[in-house]
Amino acid sequence: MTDKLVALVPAAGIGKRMGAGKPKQYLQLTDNAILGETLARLLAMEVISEVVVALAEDDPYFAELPQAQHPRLRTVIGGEERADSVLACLNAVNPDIAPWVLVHDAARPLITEADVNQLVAKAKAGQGAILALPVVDTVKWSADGHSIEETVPRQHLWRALTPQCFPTALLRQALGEALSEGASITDEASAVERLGLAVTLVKGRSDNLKITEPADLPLARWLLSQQE
Ligand SMILES: Nc1ccn([C@@H]2O[C@H](COP(=O)(O)OP(=O)(O)OP(=O)(O)O)[C@@H](O)[C@H]2O)c(=O)n1
Ligand SMILES: C[C@](O)(CO)[C@H](O)COP(=O)(O)O
Repeated sequence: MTDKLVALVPAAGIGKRMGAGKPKQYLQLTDNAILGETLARLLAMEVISEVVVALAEDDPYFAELPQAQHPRLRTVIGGEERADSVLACLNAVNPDIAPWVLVHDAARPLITEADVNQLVAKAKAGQGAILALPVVDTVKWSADGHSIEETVPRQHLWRALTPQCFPTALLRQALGEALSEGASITDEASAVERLGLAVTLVKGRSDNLKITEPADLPLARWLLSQQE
């Protein structure tokens, strides 16, 4: 029997940078909200057996999504930061039944099955992997956000995307330790890196956008129309 791969979706953020009247994951993308589109894609993937979604405690919107009652979907209450929400999802997964998890932002609805399959294969060949993209722009360092201190060589720089795929028990240990030590953790790999383990970079697609600011929403709709 193939091991179960569970997708964990942190969706408990408030979308401050989007500045909409509701958390950005509930903004309309197509005929579905951003989170609904992300969940529909993950649930349709062969490799994913179950999806665990972290929601804000008083979330009034989730129940309205077409995927809300899906039999292979469970919800948990998220936390203060993204990493707390991911840990809440992890605590709902039995590592003996699902030895590997895939963490994916609710705000990245353009994820493709081909990218997920490539990521999972590379992750399982080692200790975990993430989708990422090499930095293509010239990079500047500024202390005050106004003037440039220096130009940073970009040769070794990558932008981390999601999904990120790790052994369930390892990721729970890594995130638990990092959070209890007060580390700032903005993705799963950074928690695993702290343990001195090698995480594999898998080149992803540039349209795997994290919808963050208002201009990202029409861009995501257009990218979606190009994928279909
Ligand atoms: N306490 C939090 C914070 C974020 N997230 C989720 O983590 C993902 C990536 O975070 P981001 O895109 O930064 O979303 P927000 O935190 O909502 O945005 P902002 O930083 O602008 O408030 C999102 O799917 C978001 O819902 C979460 O589950 N729990
Ligand atoms: C995990 C992530 O999507 C990788 O790019 C990102 O770090 C999460 O975004 P946040 O703004 O730091 O929550």
